[in-house]
Amino acid sequence: MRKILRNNHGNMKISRIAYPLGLFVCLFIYVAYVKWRWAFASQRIFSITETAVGPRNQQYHEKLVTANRAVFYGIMFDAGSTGTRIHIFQFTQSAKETPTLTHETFKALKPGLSAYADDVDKSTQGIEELLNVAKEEIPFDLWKVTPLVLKATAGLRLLPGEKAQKLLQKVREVFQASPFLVGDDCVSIMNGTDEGVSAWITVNFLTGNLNTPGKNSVGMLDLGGGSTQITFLPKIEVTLQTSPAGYITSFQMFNNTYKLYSYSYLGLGLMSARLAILGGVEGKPDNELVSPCFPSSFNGEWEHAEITYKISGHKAGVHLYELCSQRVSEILQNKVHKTEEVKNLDFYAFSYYYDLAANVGLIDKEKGGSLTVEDFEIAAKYVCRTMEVNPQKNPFICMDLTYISLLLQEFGFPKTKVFKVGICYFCNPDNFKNSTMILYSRIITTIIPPLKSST
Ligand SMILES: O=c1[nH]cnc2c1ncn2[C@@H]1O[C@H](COP(=O)(O)OP(=O)(O)O)[C@@H](O)[C@H]1O
Ligand SMILES: [Ca+2]
Repeated sequence: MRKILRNNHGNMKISRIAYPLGLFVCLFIYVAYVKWRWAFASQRIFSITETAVGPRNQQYHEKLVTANRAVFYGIMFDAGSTGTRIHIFQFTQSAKETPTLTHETFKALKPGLSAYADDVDKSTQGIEELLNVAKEEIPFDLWKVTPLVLKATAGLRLLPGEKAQKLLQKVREVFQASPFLVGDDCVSIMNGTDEGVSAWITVNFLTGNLNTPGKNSVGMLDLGGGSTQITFLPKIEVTLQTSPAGYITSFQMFNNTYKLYSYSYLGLGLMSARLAILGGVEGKPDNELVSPCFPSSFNGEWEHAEITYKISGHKAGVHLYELCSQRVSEILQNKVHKTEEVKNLDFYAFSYYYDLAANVGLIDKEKGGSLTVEDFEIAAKYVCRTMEVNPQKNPFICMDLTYISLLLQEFGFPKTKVFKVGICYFCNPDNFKNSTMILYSRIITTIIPPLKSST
């Protein structure tokens, strides 16, 4: 469990230049709100300056009211395949001005919701625990006007429909019994394209590419636990013409029509890929999963979605990298659509791309950085080849790095291709972290209604 937090005086714990960025993002959110007329910030929410508050935020709220500023909240649950996270957003608004994001509370619980597929009653405890965080953070009198939504991603997409619906229904019941504002569609599975597109909007907004004529957009790569997304704005017609059905999505924003290439590969998130590489089956603990990606003497256990798998290395543990990459290539064979155009566009990579690169020191944990596909490959080769004599704390590191390097090549990226990982280069390198990107992506996710897809 982790809690990223910020003080109680309206300062998000993102760095100084990122803060004004937040204001811009909020302006964007507001325009999006007006444009799509979504119920997130209803009239009621914008006129709550006079309401009384609970003890916890009393002081801050009084300050705001004195300054004639309204404060309102939104609660978003991100039900990812590896964990459930609550984001409590606090916005403030001066009279007739646009609202600004002034505070965020974040808490995450593991495992993800899908781990409770066979015992849905067990899922409620974690949800209630996270809702209690919201009750502590949000003044009592604002509870009933605070919208509450949950968006589930790959974990629930991977479950049989009936099991996923049962879980969603359980969460819906917990939400409906809560004091917050819930609609009929407060709990849903987000489709993979919307997940990719909302992250693309976020990164391009934060990098200043949206609404700046002549500025090129950047592509977005997200590697989650259960699925992975690639999204970019094609500049050449041939990409639009030759992409398979379901890969091109059109949507309108700021009076522009965007035709994006966006695809979410279900089952190719890092944790799902690990299981596939090991030859295991989701939900079924086999006797023992043996892999050439572990050192020959390795024996251990791996917990994935509430199931503990026995894992071990191949007895003839030589040429670990070669054997491991062969196995990973088998898993990736004919799964991923390649485009020529990705070679020529700038890309930002997030989530496990960031985690892995930071773990092996390819980038600075705090600052992020730039690296090439080859950097991942060299790190994979080094780790795999030295693992026999120099065992790693994380036994999956050879497999994960090999997977990332081959996945990127399957997308069509040459080995020399440079990526920006979890950091914003248009501004001070200290300012744009993986978590900042994810934060805004979550906000935008709650605001954008399902995007219309077309090919
Ligand atoms: O709020 C967040 N802050 C930072 N990283 C996050 C946050 N939410 C998810 N992640 C990253 O997402 C990855 C896990 O993906 P997730 O569990 O969301 O799977 P999914 O997207 O395939 O459903 C990890 O790399 C984790 O660090
Ligand atoms: Ca995710």
